[in-house]
Amino acid sequence: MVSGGCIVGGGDGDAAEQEVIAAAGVAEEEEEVVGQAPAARELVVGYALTSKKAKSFLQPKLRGLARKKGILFVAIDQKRPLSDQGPFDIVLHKLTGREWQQILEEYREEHPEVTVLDPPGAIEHLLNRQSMLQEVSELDLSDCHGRVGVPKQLFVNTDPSSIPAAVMRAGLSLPLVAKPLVAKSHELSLAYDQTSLTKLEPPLVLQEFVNHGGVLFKVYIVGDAIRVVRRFSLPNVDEGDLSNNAGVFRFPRVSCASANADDADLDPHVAELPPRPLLEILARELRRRLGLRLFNIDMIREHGTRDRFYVIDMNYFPGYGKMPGYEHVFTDFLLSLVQKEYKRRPSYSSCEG
Ligand SMILES: Nc1ncnc2c1ncn2[C@@H]1O[C@H](COP(=O)(O)OP(=O)(O)OP(=O)(O)O)[C@@H](O)[C@H]1O
Ligand SMILES: O=P(O)(O)O[C@H]1[C@H](O)[C@@H](O)[C@H](OP(=O)(O)O)[C@@H](OP(=O)(O)O)[C@H]1O
Ligand SMILES: [Mg+2]
Ligand SMILES: [Mg+2]
Repeated sequence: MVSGGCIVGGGDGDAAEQEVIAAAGVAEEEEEVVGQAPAARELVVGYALTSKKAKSFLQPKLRGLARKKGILFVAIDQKRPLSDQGPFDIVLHKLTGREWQQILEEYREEHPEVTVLDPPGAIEHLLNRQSMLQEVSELDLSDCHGRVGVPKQLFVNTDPSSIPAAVMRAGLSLPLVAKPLVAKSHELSLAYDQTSLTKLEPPLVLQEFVNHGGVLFKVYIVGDAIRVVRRFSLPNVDEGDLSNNAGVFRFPRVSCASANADDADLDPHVAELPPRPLLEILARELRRRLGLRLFNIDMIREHGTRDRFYVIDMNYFPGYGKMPGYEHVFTDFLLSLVQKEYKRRPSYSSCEG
């Protein structure tokens, strides 16, 4: 953990970064010997990300600004014990699998001084589309400058031939969006009629399609910071579409393919962002209830209403590289974590007096 003073600039590239960490270790030992105030050193952030994610997240503009602010990103080698690496102040990760979860849990126990973003147990909630929106549905945000809910949905893990009856019993209306239970799978489809429901492949979550004028709000959360962007989304479905269409329409990775709609010439009723106070309360409550600091919320406004919103998806450690100004938001967030930690330390309090 950063032990005092300001935070200064660091190395360039992964190999160089590892060297800087070693140098920082030596400097610390020397400080203890002479008993002086600890010298400034870098904030070391270990990251365990897929190469695709590392590329989209660790863009040169983030690395560059981080370096200026004294933050060093160091790749974690998954083949070596975590405790032999670093030492880290913060660990950022987005890898799945039981084995990795276990490694992180053990590391958290052994190294309570390291901030792991985020705890694997908390992330688990968002990895499954059945549990993902549970907290949102339990929130009562009826008097917060708008209403936020979850579309009616049903978890299905039965023989596909029994899906139409299950849908009827649950009172869901067509069309339905069929989403694989596992959130990392993005093979979504839209089912227009009863018969096509039998062609779906459980386990999945069926969600009522909510008309929203073809615009979606991506609400990015980074600790206490919130940023919202507009994205193009699926167009409204009307009665005519329902009677003229049958079957299952697949739309894999639709949200990735859809362009940013912030500069588009949109109907202002559709484009108006959700009210800030509503987003503040929603983000605060979800952060607290889920125990997460890095996630996003996909929100839509029911077409024809001003204040009726639905959360349709949440993602852990989403594509922050697409969030405008993410390099500033993220570096400020990382620094704020160590500042909070530093203030909690007893040695700090005694110096204060
Ligand atoms: N209930 C719904 N009503 C209307 N449109 C929906 C609904 N659910 C999903 N969509 C549309 O389908 C898209 C993909 O759905 P969703 O966000 O659940 O999938 P995803 O693959 O998890 O996306 P991401 O890439 O954000 O993780 C949404 O961005 C939206 O355009
Ligand atoms: O920022 P939004 O539009 O929400 O989309 C993200 C998805 O939700 C994430 O699941 C993607 O991350 P992974 O590829 O690590 O799952 C993430 O991939 P990226 O970080 O490589 O861009 C994005 O596709
Ligand atoms: Mg989504
Ligand atoms: Mg998602």
